[in-house]
Amino acid sequence: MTKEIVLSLKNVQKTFGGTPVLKSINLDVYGGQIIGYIGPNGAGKSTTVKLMLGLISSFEGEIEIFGENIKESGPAFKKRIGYVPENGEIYDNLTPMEYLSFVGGLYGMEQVTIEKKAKELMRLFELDGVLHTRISAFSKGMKQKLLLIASMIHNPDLLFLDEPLSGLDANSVMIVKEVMDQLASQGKTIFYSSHIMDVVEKISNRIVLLANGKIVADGTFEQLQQQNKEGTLEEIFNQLTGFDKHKEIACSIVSVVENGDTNE
Ligand SMILES: Nc1ncnc2c1ncn2[C@@H]1O[C@H](COP(=O)(O)OP(=O)(O)OP(=O)(O)O)[C@@H](O)[C@H]1O
Repeated sequence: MTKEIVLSLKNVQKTFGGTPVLKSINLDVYGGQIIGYIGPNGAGKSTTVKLMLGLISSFEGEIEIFGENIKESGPAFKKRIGYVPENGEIYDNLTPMEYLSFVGGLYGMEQVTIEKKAKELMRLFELDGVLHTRISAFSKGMKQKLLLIASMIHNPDLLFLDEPLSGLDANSVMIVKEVMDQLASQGKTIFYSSHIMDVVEKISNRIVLLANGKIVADGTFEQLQQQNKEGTLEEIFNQLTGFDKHKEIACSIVSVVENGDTNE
């Protein structure tokens, strides 16, 4: 049985103000995969995700989601997608129940189903006491949990998660990692962008490394280890992005902090 291609990027290019950010991205993602999408700051990870979500509409190349070219298809494919943005904007004046009703409504869910799932998911994330409290009173981790619930409430087939564990405590991290694992084993596809290398290493069954606007590595963690010097994903990341100066840079920073110059 051939696996379904859920997501396909062909020669995708994006420039901002004449500066190329993505320089020809080619990627086929299959159902049930957890893609760990990694790369240095500014490499273009969030831009890739925003293109796939249709949040940035002008780009070169083709993107197909569930077999449909997103430049030609209507918004229907978005009902099968969930998204946790890196800097999630939540309507702070709403309560979680109001917010989840709004989000669920956008996905075409019945109000009674939204309320049932919202109550249960809030309880499971230990937020049952604040279902009707204004989100403006929430801590960072509480907001992040709510963003996660909002991304999953409509049972999406494809999840885009941009730093989804940001601000979560260790227990909640364990739960979310396990949720990702179980969703993927049920055939859902997860596109997971993060800088936390040890989590990416453990959770992803395929790792894609973006550097200078190109994919410079694509494979399982074991394959990446074989292609590079053995090591942790953090070490492979350093090798592939040509970075070996962390000590010198740290020394310079400390020197500027203490003396006002780098003593170079
Ligand atoms: N709307 C925009 N207008 C102009 N430049 C942009 C815009 N969005 C992103 N960029 C630029 O595109 C590049 C890639 O940004 P992007 O946010 O995709 O990187 P990233 O890999 O997600 O980085 P990080 O790891 O820091 O989150 C950066 O140089 C950024 O300044």
